Amino acid sequence: MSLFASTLRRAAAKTSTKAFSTSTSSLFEVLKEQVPARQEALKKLKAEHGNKILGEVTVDQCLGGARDVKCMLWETSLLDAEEGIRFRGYTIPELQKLLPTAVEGGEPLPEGLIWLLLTGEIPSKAQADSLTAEFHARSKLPDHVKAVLCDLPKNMHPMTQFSIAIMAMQTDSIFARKYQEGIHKSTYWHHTYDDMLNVIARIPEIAATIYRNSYFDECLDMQYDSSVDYAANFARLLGYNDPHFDELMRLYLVIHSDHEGGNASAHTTHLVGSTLADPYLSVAAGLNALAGPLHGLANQEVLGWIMDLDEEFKSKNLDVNKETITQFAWDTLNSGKVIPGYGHAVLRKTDPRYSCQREFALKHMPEDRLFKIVETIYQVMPGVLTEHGKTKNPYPNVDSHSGVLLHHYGLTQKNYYTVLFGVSRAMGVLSQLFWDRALGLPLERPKSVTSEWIVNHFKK
Ligand SMILES: CC(=O)SCCNC(=O)CCNC(=O)[C@H](O)C(C)(C)COP(=O)(O)OP(=O)(O)OC[C@H]1O[C@@H](n2cnc3c(N)ncnc32)[C@H](O)[C@@H]1OP(=O)(O)O
Ligand SMILES: O=C([O-])CC(=O)C(=O)O
Repeated sequence: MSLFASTLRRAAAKTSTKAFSTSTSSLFEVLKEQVPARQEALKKLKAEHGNKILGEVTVDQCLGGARDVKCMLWETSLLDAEEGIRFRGYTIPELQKLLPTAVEGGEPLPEGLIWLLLTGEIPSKAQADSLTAEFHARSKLPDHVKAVLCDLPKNMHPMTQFSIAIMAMQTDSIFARKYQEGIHKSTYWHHTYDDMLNVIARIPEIAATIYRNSYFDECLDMQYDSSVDYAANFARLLGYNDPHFDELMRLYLVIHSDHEGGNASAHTTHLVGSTLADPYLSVAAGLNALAGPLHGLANQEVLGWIMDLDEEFKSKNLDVNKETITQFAWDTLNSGKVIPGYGHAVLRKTDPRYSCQREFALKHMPEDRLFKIVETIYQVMPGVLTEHGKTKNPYPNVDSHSGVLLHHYGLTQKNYYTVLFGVSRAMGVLSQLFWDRALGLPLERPKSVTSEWIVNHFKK
């Protein structure tokens, strides 16, 4: 757990008679209790440390995408270059042990993860179930959103459709309506809370409508099942009814949710939200960032790369093995392209999200042909990229593995994969957006300079 998180916990414990939720408290009750304590803790942090230095910024960082510049508050998760992500202080293996599950010994429920991201506390199974019920109760899509989706060209990229649908749903933003009515800023978080839960509740049906409409020409007849958890219902909406796929969906939605604040989708959501644009506008902006090939879209690119590799050597009657993969990797690099699914802006070791997907594959589909190719790629690619000598991290990231798992269960439409990533990412970025408004974080506006300014600055 980060020092700041533990400071906040201690502050919460001091300022509240019942600082931690009992196993039956509702999410809103828990947060209502936490907000004043966390506001106080942030005030104290500013008073005690406000004018101290967190780091310096070099010209390289200014020109190089602000790597490692510490200039954003993000409470829900923290990334370590070697160890990978911790959600509110917990690693993925810890969450697999601690969070409530749908089946004995199974994968964690995304509802439990959302509770943790928002409150910093591991929920009871009853609390996770209460959140499942809350999402089902809030899930009804406005009719016009369905109509918009059904009218979009089927060949429009699924991420473009996703963003359009969320923008269309912005008509329902309670935050935007209340703001227009002239509410007091101390109440922003109440309306952000409602918008956040409504968006998370409704995006499975949006995402599934995009899938069914784009690939099966079915738009209106969705099989919503409120008797099961969030991920299993999402699987039903997509058209899947396999307990192992449900488990994959639970794991997938948990691990893709949050990756501290600096990644492009999180940062964009946070930036747009800082203008007091409502959660719908903010998360749609974040999804547009996720749709870039250097970010979330890399999962689509990875499966494409594997398929191209397979095709190339099949057509030459050659096996896909260490040698042929190495040759294909060099062809990719020599044609000025990146190896999708490898490298990372922060990580310097294998992404733990890759490792837990690998564990899932070893448990459920060890003989899958594409999984075996991914395993062989993992054996050779770090060596190839090290020899290439450019990337600071020659190891795989989360996107390197997700496609083959989905493909195994029949979800083979790779252009759709980033939508699944987006359903999960919305959980993380909206949880932080809730705290942005609850803590009263200001408009984000870093300083930019011209190259001329930099030259002149060093002449002085
Ligand atoms: C959910 C996620 O967003 S995870 C990331 C998903 N994206 C990918 O998998 C795409 C492939 N990977 C990459 O393009 C990069 O590693 C990124 C975008 C993820 C990180 O970028 P950076 O922080 O700039 O990486 P880094 O500092 O290591 O880059 C140095 C050089 O190595 C190159 N490099 C980095 N990764 C790779 C790679 N996988 N293949 C080939 N070259 C690479 C960069 O393009 C850069 O080249 P340049 O000097 O010619 O511009
Ligand atoms: O952290 C990053 O820059 C990219 C990433 O892995 C994510 O957003 O999940």
